[in-house]
Amino acid sequence: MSIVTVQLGQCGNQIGFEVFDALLSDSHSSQGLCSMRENEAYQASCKERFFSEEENGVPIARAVLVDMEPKVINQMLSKAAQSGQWKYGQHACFCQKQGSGNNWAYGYSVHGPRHEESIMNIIRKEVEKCDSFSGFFIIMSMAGGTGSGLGAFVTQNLEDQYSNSLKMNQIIWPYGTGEVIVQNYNSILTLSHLYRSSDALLLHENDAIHKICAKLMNIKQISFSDINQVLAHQLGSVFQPTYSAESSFHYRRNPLGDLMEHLVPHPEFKMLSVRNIPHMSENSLAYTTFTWAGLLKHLRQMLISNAKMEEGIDRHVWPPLSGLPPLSKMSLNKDLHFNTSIANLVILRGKDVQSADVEGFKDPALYTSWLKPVNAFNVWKTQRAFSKYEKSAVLVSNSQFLVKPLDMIVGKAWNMFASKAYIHQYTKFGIEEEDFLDSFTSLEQVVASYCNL
Ligand SMILES: Nc1nc2c(ncn2[C@@H]2O[C@H](COP(=O)(O)OP(=O)(O)OP(=O)(O)O)[C@@H](O)[C@H]2O)c(=O)[nH]1
Repeated sequence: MSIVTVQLGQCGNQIGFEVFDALLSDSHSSQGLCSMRENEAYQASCKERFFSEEENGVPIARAVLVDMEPKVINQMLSKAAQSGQWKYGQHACFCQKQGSGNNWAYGYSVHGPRHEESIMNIIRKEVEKCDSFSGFFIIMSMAGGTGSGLGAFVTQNLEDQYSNSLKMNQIIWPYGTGEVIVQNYNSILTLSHLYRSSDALLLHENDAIHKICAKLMNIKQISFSDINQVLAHQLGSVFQPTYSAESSFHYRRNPLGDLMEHLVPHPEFKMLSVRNIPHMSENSLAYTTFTWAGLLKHLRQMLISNAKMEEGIDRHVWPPLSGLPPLSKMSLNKDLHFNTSIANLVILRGKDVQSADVEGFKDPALYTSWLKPVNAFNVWKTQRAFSKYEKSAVLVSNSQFLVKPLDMIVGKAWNMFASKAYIHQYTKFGIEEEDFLDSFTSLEQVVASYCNL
């Protein structure tokens, strides 16, 4: 089944490009460590998911590019064409001359309704090209104006027009230091709207990926391109084909459906994170060997201590004793030491994958009391190696990982709102104080629900 990716705004378009590039490079990599037949099946499955029919032998991304300024889209079109490996469709873009000036209300209430028909038409044509359609993957930031405001508007339209298809939003959480004064307003409006219209929100924090680039990849001057490559690697390791069951050699057919079934058991909980291991520069990789036991031990500790990378994990965080609530459950003011999960999916790729033991993830203490590990934990194993790693593991998790940052963003936005700062910039485009209040209420509810796990 196929996924249609919708790339919105500068951030969404730049990340989208890296994702398609990573998917295609991996599927053509000579380091897959598997038989030719298996590799061909893997390539065919990746193509069915993310690329439509070829034009002169070049695969075309199943993507729609939307921005209110032409610059980034033009850059991405030519980068893809220059790769010689894949390209974007000729009629897959929609752009205008003027962005949203970091104003969510402008993206949502002005650009959205004004360009609704044209954008939805391009998306419909892309969906019609799929023989069998799995759903939408929507990439955007939550701090700007176009990706966040127009992205929320488009997602709502997709929910209205394709209510039976799945929608997963990939959202970029802004740097904590604050690049834009109103980023907290834009963020709460985005998250509260998407919580209503999307099936799952896959969240990546720019600060966390930045640290991975600095500490694990040893990059000195970190650019968005470096950050996006790390992100694309993480997403690729989730979305590339995986076997449908242990020991079977058939790839899963419904990528979004399977992810959602395992990871979103209740509509009140739809925030997902991705952690993967190993991550390192090519130079270090040449001198390192990995064992499944070592990788999985680290990944589990990253999960329970809520670390985004394997360096600097807090090794003193332990699961609570069965029957006793962890301290963190009692109050947000106490340090959130232990990260309780609703659902975890571990995806393992590479050599000797059948021997990997995932028992450590089946401990009931890792999960909320109302779900048994047998329902809350899943593992997908695939012999074919991913990217340049002989063995790699990725954990997609629905857990308390974002409770603190979310609570902080809601608090900061509330403080600004209480003094009515910058509100006029929103009300002048039709977003009323009432809309802000609704957003605060719904996100406070999300924070409370995750806190009570
Ligand atoms: N990871 C990552 N973050 C980005 C990138 N580009 C922008 N951002 C982040 O996205 C947020 C700003 O959103 P943009 O996507 O630039 O804005 P936009 O959606 O185009 O909206 P307008 O500029 O208001 O039209 C900030 O938090 C940036 O840190 C990127 O390529 N990668």
